[in-house]
This record gives sequence, structure tokens and C-alpha cells, in this order.
Amino acid sequence: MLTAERDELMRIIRQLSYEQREVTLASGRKSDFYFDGKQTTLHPRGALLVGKAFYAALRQFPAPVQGVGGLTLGADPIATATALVSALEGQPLPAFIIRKEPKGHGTGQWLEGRKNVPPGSRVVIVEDVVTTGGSSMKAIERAREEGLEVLGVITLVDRQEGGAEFFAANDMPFVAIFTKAEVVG
Ligand SMILES: O=P(O)(O)OC[C@H]1O[C@H](OP(=O)(O)OP(=O)(O)O)[C@H](O)[C@@H]1O
Ligand SMILES: O=C(O)c1cc(=O)[nH]c(=O)[nH]1
Repeated sequence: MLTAERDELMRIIRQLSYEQREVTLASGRKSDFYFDGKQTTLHPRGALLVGKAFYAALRQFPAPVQGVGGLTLGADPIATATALVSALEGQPLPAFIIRKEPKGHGTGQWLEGRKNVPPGSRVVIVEDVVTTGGSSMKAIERAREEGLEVLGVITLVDRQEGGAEFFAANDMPFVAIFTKAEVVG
């Protein structure tokens, strides 16, 4: 990914995703700011640049990487964008989605895109935002229960609130495309 593209992606995150307001986070913590990752990952240029950034970051994991996915909903557009860029680059890599609960009818499954990532596939978990790392760990555990080998986690933004330390303590390789400090200081 070019430096100019990385800079453009950072500007999109700053302009569209960063909000200063009182919020309750997934972990139950309170915060006075929030990254609405989907504002960036669903933006046309944002989606393309996210796909390029995550595809490039996959090089930091030992080959072969055979799939990319994560916990719905934040991971969905990221996994799709990464798969699309991988196809454009001639190295096609399937995306998958992990549900927060199993589908209540039909297939009843936890993992969507199953046929493209059979048991034994080596996969990377993607996230839009990591705070504590708890949501990513849920995805990791479910992926393992589905027979996947998890190589690590990539997030678009690391809020630098304990997630990196949590992954280190769990021997889980972790890559942040941006830290909160890089985006907003
Ligand atoms: O590192 P953590 O402390 O777990 O927090 C980060 C998680 O919170 C957000 O998801 P959210 O639960 O808001 O769900 P959504 O993607 O369905 O909107 C975000 O997409 C991460 O998955
Ligand atoms: O911790 C969270 O739940 C969280 C923080 C944030 O900035 N953005 C988000 O989508 N989730």
C-alpha cells in the first residue's frame, strides 16, 4: 500500500469515523470518544483502502493464509474488501463471517462462507476497532471450535486500551493498521 493511500485512509477515519461523545462500549466501559468503523469500511474509497491495507498486513503472518474473517458486524465489510483486493492481486483469499449467535433457522450455523474455509484452514481474524480484545477473542474461540487455525488478528484501529497486551498474554499475534494516537493524537 502506498504512503499516499495510507494517508488518505487515515484522513477518512479521522473525518468519518471519529466522534467525541459519551458512549458505552462493547465491554461495558464508558468512553468520551468512539470510532464508528463502519463509516470508513462502507465508504467507497475507505473500503478499497481498507482492503489494500489488510491485504498488505497479511504478509506479517506465516504463509499460507487461507482465509480472512471475523465477528459480525464490524468485520464483515473488512473481510469482503480484503478478499476482493486479494482477487484483484491474483492471490484469491476467501472471506468468512462469524455470527454472534448461531442462525436460528435454515443452516443453524455460526460461520458463513463455510465451504471456502474448510476445517484446518489457516485464517486471520479481522476487526474494525480493538478496545479490550474481548470481541476478537470470541471470534478466535468460535473459529477454533469450527476447526480453523487462527494465525492472528488485524484491526483497523487499536484504541490502545489493553487489547495489544491482552493478545500478547494469549500468544496471539496482533497487527494494528492504525493506533488511536496516529489517527487523533
Ligand atoms: O475489543 P472490544 O472491547 O471487544 O471492543 C471492540 C468491539 O466493539 C465493536 O463491536 P460492537 O460490539 O459494537 O458490534 P458491531 O460490530 O456489531 O457494531 C467493534 O467492532 C469490536 O468488535
Ligand atoms: O469498545 C468498543 O465497543 C468500541 C469502541 C470504538 O471506538 N468503536 C467501536 O466500534 N467499538
